[in-house]
Amino acid sequence: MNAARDTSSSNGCRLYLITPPRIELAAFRDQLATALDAGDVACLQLRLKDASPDEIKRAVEALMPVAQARDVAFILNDDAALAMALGCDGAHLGQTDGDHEGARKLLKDRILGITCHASRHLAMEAGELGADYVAFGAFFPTGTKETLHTAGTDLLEWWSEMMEVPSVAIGGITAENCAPLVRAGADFLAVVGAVWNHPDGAAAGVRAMNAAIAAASLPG
Ligand SMILES: Cc1ncc(COP(=O)(O)OP(=O)(O)O)c(N)n1
Ligand SMILES: Cc1nc(C(=O)O)sc1CCOP(=O)(O)O
Ligand SMILES: [Mg+2]
Repeated sequence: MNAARDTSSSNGCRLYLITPPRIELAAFRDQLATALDAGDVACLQLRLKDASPDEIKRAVEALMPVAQARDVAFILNDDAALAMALGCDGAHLGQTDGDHEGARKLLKDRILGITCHASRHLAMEAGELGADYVAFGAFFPTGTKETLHTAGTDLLEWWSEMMEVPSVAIGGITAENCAPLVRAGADFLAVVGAVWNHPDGAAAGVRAMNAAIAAASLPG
């Protein structure tokens, strides 16, 4: 996931950006370009809830070039087969998003991320089947989605001490609350609202998240 970028000021922790659940494609394309030009983003996940496969296809065709031109990996939510068919860099699957082992085989060397909620067991399973990252959450209350699980920093600490597979922290993360997650060893911070709902615009959201990650990575 855009591993060539210099992360020396951020402990290696990087921003993982997720789209809002609903977008107006033409306007969002420009907003996305501005946001990605504002600072380091490792990957972009297209997460359009309630969209048809045809609407997702049109969104991928419009948005994937914007991400890839900036060396940002383009991940499709929920559907590994569609991610393959559309040439995405990978897919993110939840616990009810189909057969994870089948998805691993289908995606070959493309990225597979798996939601593990707050479960060590699910994370070990995901790691064993070859996931490229495991996602833990929700760390904080979020208005973006109804969440049933609450994760704590102990999980990130345990995972980063035990495992090589990168971890993604998600759920209500903002520039103001992210420091403990960075210090606990999260490899990526996944956000929707912190960027797209930032009062000064999405570019300011990306800048604020990167500044907070860098500050939390300072020794001491
Ligand atoms: C990086 C990342 N982590 C977790 C999720 C949540 O996936 P899932 O549980 O399948 O829920 P939906 O996003 O599909 O509503 C995610 N999308 N990305
Ligand atoms: C998509 C998603 N998954 C979650 C989980 O806990 O698995 S929380 C979440 C919403 C993330 O949006 P925001 O950054 O606005 O809170
Ligand atoms: Mg899902």
